[in-house]
Amino acid sequence: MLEISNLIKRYGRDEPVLKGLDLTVEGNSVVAIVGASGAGKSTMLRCINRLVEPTSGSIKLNGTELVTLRHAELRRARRKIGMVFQGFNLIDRLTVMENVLAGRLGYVNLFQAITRRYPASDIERAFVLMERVGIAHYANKRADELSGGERQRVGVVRALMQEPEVLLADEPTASLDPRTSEQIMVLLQSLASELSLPVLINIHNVAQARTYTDRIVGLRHGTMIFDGAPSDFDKEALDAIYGGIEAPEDEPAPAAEEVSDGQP
Ligand SMILES: Nc1ncnc2c1ncn2[C@@H]1O[C@H](COP(=O)(O)OP(=O)(O)OP(=O)(O)O)[C@@H](O)[C@H]1O
Repeated sequence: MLEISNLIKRYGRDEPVLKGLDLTVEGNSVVAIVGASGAGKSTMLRCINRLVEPTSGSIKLNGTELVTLRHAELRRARRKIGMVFQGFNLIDRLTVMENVLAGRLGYVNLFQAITRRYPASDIERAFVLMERVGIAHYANKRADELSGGERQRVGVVRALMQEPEVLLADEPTASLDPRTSEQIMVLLQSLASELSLPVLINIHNVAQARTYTDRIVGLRHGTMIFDGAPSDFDKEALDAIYGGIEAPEDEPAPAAEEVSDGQP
């Protein structure tokens, strides 16, 4: 379980970007974080894995306070936080398998990491997960030979290799075509349920948030102004979050059952 309480983030002397957020997310819940550009979505995700230092507040992952951790303790806690990125963040010249195994870097020693000698159990787990998301046959291909959707599946598997207790996805579908992004959303939804993993997804596409998540959290200027079921995310909520700021992408998404996650 992820418990965020009174999270405040201020960059320098500017007005806070996050103004006292409270959010609790249980295992296997998929939560969309929506909001206009600059609302604080990325800052919130980055505070959770401490890529950004929270100014104050508390973030607990399964009871462990993350905000005060330092050095080795912080490194250990970060293993438990998987991250999926808009631009995939793969190493192009490495194979799919090598990219996937990079998810174990926090667990192996320096010698193993440098020589890329991962334990057999890691390689086995990599194959199981790659099979699950439909990329096992690409194991020895270079990452830059894959399509965007395939690359994002590599990104998802790499994050899962960490054996995370929470998965954070920062605009995971923004670089993908509509059909492929829907497949990635279905995949994240299925994995959350199969692995009992809470998943937080920053997303601009409101239609996809409505269709493929269990809960929508809406931010405006660093304040949570909506927290509810996708079915309750109506025009009023949309106006409150985006009104006067920008028009969100709101193409209708197909019914969830029409899109598979790419698995046979
Ligand atoms: N490193 C930084 N230093 C100073 N200000 C920052 C920094 N990172 C973000 N900000 C500011 O914090 C605010 C929130 O940014 P953030 O990236 O969290 O928003 P966002 O909702 O994720 O936006 P987008 O949808 O465009 O990614 C913005 O006003 C941004 O300019």
